[in-house]
Amino acid sequence: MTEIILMSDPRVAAIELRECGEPLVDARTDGPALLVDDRRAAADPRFAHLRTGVLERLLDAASRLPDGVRLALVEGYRPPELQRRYFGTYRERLRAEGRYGSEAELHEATSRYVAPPSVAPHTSGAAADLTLIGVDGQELDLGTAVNATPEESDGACYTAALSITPRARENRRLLGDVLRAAGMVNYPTEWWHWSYGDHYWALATGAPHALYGPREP
Ligand SMILES: C[C@@H](N)C(=O)N[C@H](C)C(=O)O
Ligand SMILES: [Zn+2]
Repeated sequence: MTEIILMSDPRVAAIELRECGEPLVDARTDGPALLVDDRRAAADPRFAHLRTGVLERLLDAASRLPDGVRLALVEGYRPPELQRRYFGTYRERLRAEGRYGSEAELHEATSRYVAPPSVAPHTSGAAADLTLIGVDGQELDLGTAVNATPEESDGACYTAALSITPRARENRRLLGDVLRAAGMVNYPTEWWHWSYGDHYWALATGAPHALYGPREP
């Protein structure tokens, strides 16, 4: 099994950032429409914003899907303040459950599900949480709900989890094939989380630096 590098790994933070200045665009209105699922709309009105290079890659990935299957964006841009809140809330939930001993262990465990704010790809418009939609307009079976935690899914949210059905594994394989072909990188603890141009992407691909840094709303 290949090593899973967590977002809290010092190698992620050590990646140099050279902000390229590409704008954030709204996937609902800019360029050819990408299917957008609005379940995260209440969390922040800019949830469908992405860097142009990320939107282009998602449209490329969507074009590679077989007829009748569509790619849907669940969440793109997330303001830094919201990321800090998500990280702190989830860390305190784990702390209250008493699962982890030291602060370092708690920080690492938190980063399985929420990125530390200093390297968080959603805050730069580099990450997209995605799912697949079938001909009937319903989500395909991908093994867990989008945003299922490692604790509540007993690890089934990990992209390579073997505890899910063969059909769900096949759907994850399809999602991964089209996104990787378009140049996106997965966070292996979350089958739905893909990115391009961020610290994690640069480490995973060997790119010399990250392209996109955090954006304030
Ligand atoms: C909170 C979860 N949906 C998520 O976005 N996790 C990734 C790792 C992140 O915070 O970037
Ligand atoms: Zn994500």
